[in-house]
Amino acid sequence: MLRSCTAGLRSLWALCGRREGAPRLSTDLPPAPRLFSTEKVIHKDWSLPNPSWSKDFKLLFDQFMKKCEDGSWERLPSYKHRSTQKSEDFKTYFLEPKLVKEERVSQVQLFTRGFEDGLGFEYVIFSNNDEKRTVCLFQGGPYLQGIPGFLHGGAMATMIDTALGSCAAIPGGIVMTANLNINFKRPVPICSVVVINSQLDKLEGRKLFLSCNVRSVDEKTLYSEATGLFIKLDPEKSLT
Ligand SMILES: CCCCCCCCCCCCCCCC(=O)SCCNC(=O)CCNC(=O)[C@H](O)C(C)(C)COP(=O)(O)OP(=O)(O)OC[C@H]1O[C@@H](n2cnc3c(N)ncnc32)[C@H](O)[C@@H]1OP(=O)(O)O
Repeated sequence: MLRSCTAGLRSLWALCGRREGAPRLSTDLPPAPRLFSTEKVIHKDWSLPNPSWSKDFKLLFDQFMKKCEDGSWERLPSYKHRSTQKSEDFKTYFLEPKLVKEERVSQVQLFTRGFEDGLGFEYVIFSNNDEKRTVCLFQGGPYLQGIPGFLHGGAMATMIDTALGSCAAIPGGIVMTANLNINFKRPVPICSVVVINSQLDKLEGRKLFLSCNVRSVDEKTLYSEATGLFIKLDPEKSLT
Protein backbone atom coordinates (compact mmCIF):
# COMPACT_ATOMS: atom_id res chain seq x y z
CA MET A 1 0.00 0.00 0.00
CA LEU A 2 2.77 2.35 1.04
CA ARG A 3 4.72 1.92 -2.16
CA SER A 4 1.75 2.00 -4.51
CA CYS A 5 0.86 5.52 -3.46
CA THR A 6 4.05 7.25 -4.59
CA ALA A 7 2.36 9.61 -7.04
CA GLY A 8 -0.21 10.60 -4.44
CA LEU A 9 2.51 11.08 -1.89
CA ARG A 10 4.40 13.50 -4.09
CA SER A 11 1.32 15.68 -4.37
CA LEU A 12 0.67 15.20 -0.66
CA TRP A 13 4.09 16.50 0.15
CA ALA A 14 3.91 19.38 -2.24
CA LEU A 15 0.66 20.35 -0.59
CA CYS A 16 1.71 19.88 3.02
CA GLY A 17 3.80 22.99 2.62
CA ARG A 18 1.19 24.57 0.41
CA ARG A 19 0.98 28.30 -0.05
CA GLU A 20 -2.18 30.27 0.46
CA GLY A 21 -4.59 29.77 -2.41
CA ALA A 22 -3.17 26.38 -3.35
CA PRO A 23 -5.68 23.51 -3.58
CA ARG A 24 -6.53 21.80 -0.30
CA LEU A 25 -4.88 18.51 0.45
CA SER A 26 -8.02 16.41 0.73
CA THR A 27 -9.22 17.22 -2.77
CA ASP A 28 -5.89 16.40 -4.37
CA LEU A 29 -5.20 12.99 -2.90
CA PRO A 30 -6.14 9.61 -4.27
CA PRO A 31 -9.08 7.98 -2.46
CA ALA A 32 -7.93 6.87 0.98
CA PRO A 33 -8.47 3.28 2.06
CA ARG A 34 -10.27 3.27 5.41
CA LEU A 35 -8.24 1.77 8.23
CA PHE A 36 -10.45 2.97 11.07
CA SER A 37 -14.22 2.80 11.22
CA THR A 38 -15.62 6.06 12.53
CA GLU A 39 -19.15 5.69 11.23
CA LYS A 40 -20.91 5.01 14.54
CA VAL A 41 -19.09 7.75 16.43
CA ILE A 42 -20.52 11.14 17.33
CA HIS A 43 -17.97 13.72 16.26
CA LYS A 44 -17.89 16.05 19.23
CA ASP A 45 -15.36 18.84 19.16
CA TRP A 46 -13.62 18.54 22.54
CA SER A 47 -11.90 21.89 22.44
CA LEU A 48 -15.09 23.77 23.29
CA PRO A 49 -16.08 24.80 26.83
CA ASN A 50 -17.83 22.30 29.11
CA PRO A 51 -19.09 22.77 32.69
CA SER A 52 -15.76 21.59 34.16
CA TRP A 53 -13.93 24.61 32.77
CA SER A 54 -13.01 27.13 35.46
CA LYS A 55 -13.93 30.82 35.28
CA ASP A 56 -10.33 31.67 34.33
CA PHE A 57 -10.37 29.09 31.56
CA LYS A 58 -13.63 30.37 30.07
CA LEU A 59 -12.46 33.97 30.32
CA LEU A 60 -9.25 33.23 28.43
CA PHE A 61 -11.16 31.13 25.91
CA ASP A 62 -13.51 34.06 25.24
CA GLN A 63 -10.58 36.44 24.83
CA PHE A 64 -8.97 34.20 22.23
CA MET A 65 -12.26 33.62 20.42
CA LYS A 66 -12.46 37.42 20.08
CA LYS A 67 -8.98 37.40 18.54
CA CYS A 68 -10.23 34.86 16.01
CA GLU A 69 -12.80 37.27 14.65
CA ASP A 70 -10.37 39.12 12.35
CA GLY A 71 -8.86 35.85 11.11
CA SER A 72 -5.42 36.37 12.66
CA TRP A 73 -6.05 33.55 15.15
CA GLU A 74 -7.78 30.25 14.67
CA ARG A 75 -9.17 27.75 17.18
CA LEU A 76 -8.03 24.22 16.36
CA PRO A 77 -10.85 21.69 16.70
CA SER A 78 -10.05 18.46 18.52
CA TYR A 79 -11.74 15.09 18.19
CA LYS A 80 -11.56 11.92 20.20
CA HIS A 81 -12.15 9.59 17.27
CA ARG A 82 -12.58 11.61 14.12
CA SER A 83 -9.30 12.63 12.61
CA THR A 84 -8.06 15.83 11.17
CA GLN A 85 -7.07 15.69 7.51
CA LYS A 86 -3.41 15.47 8.56
CA SER A 87 -3.94 12.43 10.74
CA GLU A 88 -6.07 10.80 8.02
CA ASP A 89 -3.21 11.33 5.60
CA PHE A 90 -0.80 9.91 8.15
CA LYS A 91 -2.89 6.75 8.50
CA THR A 92 -3.25 6.44 4.76
CA TYR A 93 0.38 6.85 3.82
CA PHE A 94 2.44 5.79 6.82
CA LEU A 95 0.43 3.33 8.90
CA GLU A 96 0.56 -0.24 7.75
CA PRO A 97 -2.83 -1.91 8.33
CA LYS A 98 -1.23 -5.07 9.68
CA LEU A 99 0.11 -3.07 12.65
CA VAL A 100 -3.40 -2.37 13.91
CA LYS A 101 -5.20 -5.40 15.29
CA GLU A 102 -8.74 -5.60 13.92
CA GLU A 103 -10.37 -6.09 17.34
CA ARG A 104 -8.67 -2.94 18.66
CA VAL A 105 -9.69 -0.65 15.81
CA SER A 106 -12.98 0.46 17.38
CA GLN A 107 -11.17 1.39 20.61
CA VAL A 108 -8.68 3.74 19.03
CA GLN A 109 -8.92 7.28 20.32
CA LEU A 110 -6.74 10.32 20.91
CA PHE A 111 -4.74 9.85 24.13
CA THR A 112 -5.43 13.36 25.45
CA ARG A 113 -9.18 13.02 24.89
CA GLY A 114 -9.63 9.67 26.63
CA PHE A 115 -11.13 11.07 29.86
CA GLU A 116 -14.60 12.18 30.88
CA ASP A 117 -15.25 15.93 31.02
CA GLY A 118 -13.01 17.64 33.55
CA LEU A 119 -11.12 14.58 34.77
CA GLY A 120 -8.12 14.61 32.46
CA PHE A 121 -6.80 16.91 29.78
CA GLU A 122 -9.06 19.89 29.20
CA TYR A 123 -7.45 22.07 26.58
CA VAL A 124 -7.89 24.20 23.53
CA ILE A 125 -5.22 25.36 21.10
CA PHE A 126 -5.32 28.62 19.16
CA SER A 127 -2.91 29.15 16.29
CA ASN A 128 -1.55 32.22 14.63
CA ASN A 129 -0.31 30.93 11.32
CA ASP A 130 1.40 34.14 10.18
CA GLU A 131 3.42 34.36 13.38
CA LYS A 132 3.95 30.57 13.44
CA ARG A 133 2.91 30.26 17.04
CA THR A 134 0.21 28.69 19.12
CA VAL A 135 -1.33 29.28 22.51
CA CYS A 136 -2.66 26.29 24.40
CA LEU A 137 -5.00 26.81 27.37
CA PHE A 138 -4.81 23.75 29.58
CA GLN A 139 -6.61 22.67 32.74
CA GLY A 140 -5.25 19.40 34.13
CA GLY A 141 -7.95 17.43 35.94
CA PRO A 142 -7.81 15.23 39.08
CA TYR A 143 -6.91 12.04 37.20
CA LEU A 144 -3.62 13.64 36.18
CA GLN A 145 -2.17 13.93 39.68
CA GLY A 146 1.47 13.06 40.35
CA ILE A 147 2.85 14.34 43.67
CA PRO A 148 -0.27 14.94 45.83
CA GLY A 149 -1.93 18.19 44.87
CA PHE A 150 0.12 18.64 41.73
CA LEU A 151 -0.02 17.66 38.09
CA HIS A 152 2.01 14.62 36.98
CA GLY A 153 5.12 15.68 35.06
CA GLY A 154 4.26 13.19 32.33
CA ALA A 155 0.87 14.85 31.87
CA MET A 156 2.59 18.21 31.51
CA ALA A 157 5.05 16.67 29.05
CA THR A 158 2.13 15.29 27.05
CA MET A 159 0.53 18.70 26.78
CA ILE A 160 3.83 20.34 25.89
CA ASP A 161 4.35 17.75 23.15
CA THR A 162 0.80 18.34 21.91
CA ALA A 163 1.18 22.11 21.95
CA LEU A 164 4.58 22.06 20.22
CA GLY A 165 3.42 19.39 17.77
CA SER A 166 0.40 21.44 16.77
CA CYS A 167 2.62 24.46 16.25
CA ALA A 168 5.06 22.41 14.16
CA ALA A 169 2.22 21.00 12.07
CA ILE A 170 1.30 24.49 10.80
CA PRO A 171 4.32 24.81 8.50
CA GLY A 172 5.47 21.18 8.68
CA GLY A 173 2.31 19.23 7.83
CA ILE A 174 2.77 15.68 9.02
CA VAL A 175 5.44 15.77 11.72
CA MET A 176 6.67 13.58 14.55
CA THR A 177 8.51 14.44 17.73
CA ALA A 178 12.19 13.49 17.55
CA ASN A 179 13.38 15.27 20.66
CA LEU A 180 11.73 16.96 23.62
CA ASN A 181 13.58 18.76 26.44
CA ILE A 182 11.68 20.10 29.41
CA ASN A 183 12.82 22.10 32.41
CA PHE A 184 10.23 21.78 35.17
CA LYS A 185 10.64 24.94 37.25
CA ARG A 186 7.57 24.97 39.50
CA PRO A 187 4.95 22.26 40.11
CA VAL A 188 1.54 22.91 38.58
CA PRO A 189 -1.36 22.75 41.07
CA ILE A 190 -3.91 20.15 40.04
CA CYS A 191 -7.03 21.59 38.34
CA SER A 192 -5.36 24.96 37.74
CA VAL A 193 -5.23 26.57 34.31
CA VAL A 194 -1.93 27.17 32.56
CA VAL A 195 -1.03 28.84 29.29
CA ILE A 196 1.45 27.19 26.92
CA ASN A 197 2.99 29.63 24.45
CA SER A 198 4.74 27.83 21.59
CA GLN A 199 6.67 29.16 18.64
CA LEU A 200 8.64 27.94 15.67
CA ASP A 201 12.24 29.06 16.12
CA LYS A 202 13.93 27.53 13.09
CA LEU A 203 13.11 25.47 10.04
CA GLU A 204 16.01 23.52 8.56
CA GLY A 205 15.05 21.15 5.75
CA ARG A 206 12.69 18.61 7.38
CA LYS A 207 13.70 19.69 10.87
CA LEU A 208 11.51 22.07 12.85
CA PHE A 209 12.93 23.55 16.05
CA LEU A 210 10.36 24.85 18.49
CA SER A 211 10.21 26.21 22.00
CA CYS A 212 7.53 26.96 24.53
CA ASN A 213 6.91 28.15 28.04
CA VAL A 214 4.17 27.24 30.49
CA ARG A 215 2.86 30.00 32.69
CA SER A 216 0.06 30.73 35.10
CA VAL A 217 -2.91 32.73 33.82
CA ASP A 218 -1.62 35.89 35.53
CA GLU A 219 1.79 35.17 33.89
CA LYS A 220 3.54 35.56 37.27
CA THR A 221 4.57 31.91 37.58
CA LEU A 222 6.81 30.21 35.04
CA TYR A 223 6.09 26.49 35.45
CA SER A 224 8.13 25.01 32.63
CA GLU A 225 10.20 25.77 29.58
CA ALA A 226 10.76 23.34 26.76
CA THR A 227 12.29 22.89 23.35
CA GLY A 228 11.33 20.31 20.76
CA LEU A 229 12.64 18.98 17.49
CA PHE A 230 9.97 17.80 15.08
CA ILE A 231 10.68 16.02 11.81
CA LYS A 232 8.52 16.36 8.75
CA LEU A 233 8.00 12.78 7.63
CA ASP A 234 9.63 11.65 4.42
CA PRO A 235 7.11 9.93 2.13
CA GLU A 236 9.88 7.79 0.70
CA LYS A 237 10.68 6.27 4.11
CA SER A 238 8.72 3.66 6.00
CA LEU A 239 8.22 4.32 9.71
CA THR A 240 8.69 0.69 10.63
C1 LIG B 1 1.25 12.52 13.24
C2 LIG B 1 0.42 13.16 12.12
C3 LIG B 1 -0.90 13.62 12.55
C4 LIG B 1 -0.97 15.13 12.82
C5 LIG B 1 -2.28 15.42 13.44
C6 LIG B 1 -2.60 16.87 13.53
C7 LIG B 1 -1.75 17.62 14.50
C8 LIG B 1 -2.22 17.42 15.89
C9 LIG B 1 -1.09 17.67 16.77
C10 LIG B 1 -1.09 16.71 17.83
C11 LIG B 1 0.26 16.72 18.40
C12 LIG B 1 0.57 15.38 18.90
C13 LIG B 1 1.98 15.38 19.38
C14 LIG B 1 2.37 14.01 19.65
C15 LIG B 1 3.49 13.65 18.71
C16 LIG B 1 3.97 12.31 19.03
O1 LIG B 1 3.66 11.74 20.01
S1 LIG B 1 5.01 11.58 17.90
C17 LIG B 1 5.42 10.08 18.74
C18 LIG B 1 6.77 10.13 19.36
N1 LIG B 1 7.77 10.18 18.35
C19 LIG B 1 8.15 9.08 17.70
O2 LIG B 1 7.69 7.98 17.92
C20 LIG B 1 9.17 9.29 16.62
C21 LIG B 1 10.11 8.11 16.52
N2 LIG B 1 11.17 8.47 15.60
C22 LIG B 1 11.04 8.24 14.28
O3 LIG B 1 10.09 7.63 13.82
C23 LIG B 1 12.09 8.81 13.37
O4 LIG B 1 13.29 8.99 14.10
C24 LIG B 1 11.65 10.17 12.77
C25 LIG B 1 11.38 11.22 13.86
C26 LIG B 1 10.39 9.97 11.92
C27 LIG B 1 12.78 10.72 11.91
O5 LIG B 1 13.16 9.70 11.04
P1 LIG B 1 13.57 10.03 9.54
O6 LIG B 1 12.44 10.64 8.80
O7 LIG B 1 14.17 8.78 8.99
O8 LIG B 1 14.64 11.19 9.73
P2 LIG B 1 16.23 11.06 9.78
O9 LIG B 1 16.70 10.98 8.36
O10 LIG B 1 16.68 10.04 10.77
O11 LIG B 1 16.58 12.49 10.38
C28 LIG B 1 16.27 13.68 9.67
C29 LIG B 1 17.12 14.76 10.28
O12 LIG B 1 16.70 14.95 11.65
C30 LIG B 1 17.81 14.71 12.54
N3 LIG B 1 17.30 14.01 13.71
C31 LIG B 1 16.43 12.97 13.74
N4 LIG B 1 16.17 12.63 15.01
C32 LIG B 1 16.89 13.46 15.79
C33 LIG B 1 17.02 13.61 17.19
N5 LIG B 1 16.37 12.85 18.06
N6 LIG B 1 17.83 14.60 17.65
C34 LIG B 1 18.49 15.41 16.80
N7 LIG B 1 18.39 15.32 15.43
C35 LIG B 1 17.61 14.36 14.96
C36 LIG B 1 18.78 13.84 11.74
O13 LIG B 1 20.09 13.97 12.22
C37 LIG B 1 18.61 14.40 10.34
O14 LIG B 1 19.31 15.61 10.29
P3 LIG B 1 20.02 16.10 8.90
O15 LIG B 1 21.00 15.02 8.55
O16 LIG B 1 18.91 16.20 7.88
O17 LIG B 1 20.63 17.43 9.22
